[in-house]
Amino acid sequence: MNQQKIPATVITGFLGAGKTTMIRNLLTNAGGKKIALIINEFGDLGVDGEVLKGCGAENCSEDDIIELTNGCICCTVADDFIPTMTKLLEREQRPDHIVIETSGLALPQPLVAAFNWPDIRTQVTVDGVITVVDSAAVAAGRFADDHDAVEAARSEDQSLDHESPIEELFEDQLTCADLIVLNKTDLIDVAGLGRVRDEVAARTQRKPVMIEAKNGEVPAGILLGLGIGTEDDIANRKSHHELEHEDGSPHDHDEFDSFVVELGPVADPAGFVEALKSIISAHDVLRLKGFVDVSGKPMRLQLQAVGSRIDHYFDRAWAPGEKRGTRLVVIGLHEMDQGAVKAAIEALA
Ligand SMILES: Nc1nc2c(ncn2[C@@H]2O[C@H](COP(=O)(O)OP(=O)(O)OP(=O)(O)O)[C@@H](O)[C@H]2O)c(=O)[nH]1
Repeated sequence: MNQQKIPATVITGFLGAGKTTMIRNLLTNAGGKKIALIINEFGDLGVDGEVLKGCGAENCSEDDIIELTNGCICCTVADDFIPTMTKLLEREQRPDHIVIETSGLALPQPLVAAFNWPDIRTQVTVDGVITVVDSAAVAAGRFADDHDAVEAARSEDQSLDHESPIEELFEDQLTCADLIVLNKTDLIDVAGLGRVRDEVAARTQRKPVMIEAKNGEVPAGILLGLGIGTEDDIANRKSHHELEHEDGSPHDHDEFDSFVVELGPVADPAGFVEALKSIISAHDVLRLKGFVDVSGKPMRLQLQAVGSRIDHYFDRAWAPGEKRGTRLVVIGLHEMDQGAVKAAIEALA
């Protein structure tokens, strides 16, 4: 690997696996390394950017955090990622390391391929692709296909060329990995973790190293400096989409949808969270996150749901002059009844 090139680490993993949490942790233990962050999320609310800017790490100032908001990074590589990268490389003070967080629905393959573009290739190399896995979700069978349901859907619609979109994406993200972080080990026991290891290993032909973590606590020395140069090995990491559409027909995210719900103040946050759990379960919402305006409280409540597991905590005071409000982004499969979910949430405030 050419030592002059700036190393870039790609961090991927399904919705809510713990990517942002791991990056936040990384920023606080990366020593003197100046890090630039490029982050991309699915849904129009910019929650990850807020969380990362709020961590105040000296080696990564607000200026060094760039949000790509025009859709999933894998589909906007040419229009969004390449120009952003070019601008970053033109800066007088170049970073020591670049970290890219993909959206939870992104295929990492097109992003890695972009590092072979002439202007990028001479200046940057992919240090490694790190795939974060929600071990508890794997243990609960969330990525295991319901094969009967898939077959039933296929027999009704012969044009379906996909297995379950969630299962495929999960496998594509694993297939691209140089390092797999089995995160959320606090939520499962040792035997469960053994089964998760076996399942993850069975879903990729490659044999990337797997490590375990809770709350994304992995030393920077392990995450940064893998020195792989992954862009030279993309031929071995093809996604389902690439294997099925050798003609280069575009990938899309039609199987998934997101929308934002805006509400007024919430008087009873505990009751609100319990009611949200029921809505999430009833409608198979995959991910819900955002901020809640709790009546009479000077602090903003951050809310993070992955399936029906909800974390919530007061993250910072509402700033003077800042418009208070409850804003949540909801992500689910395309079939999710958006109108019903929206109405049910709006009825809670
Ligand atoms: N119990 C537990 N919760 C975790 C762990 N890691 C992350 N979380 C929680 O899981 C939720 C999602 O974490 P994020 O870091 O936002 O996940 P993400 O992969 O960035 O999510 P998206 O960007 O939406 O795909 C948050 O509530 C985290 O606090 C862990 O190891 N254990």
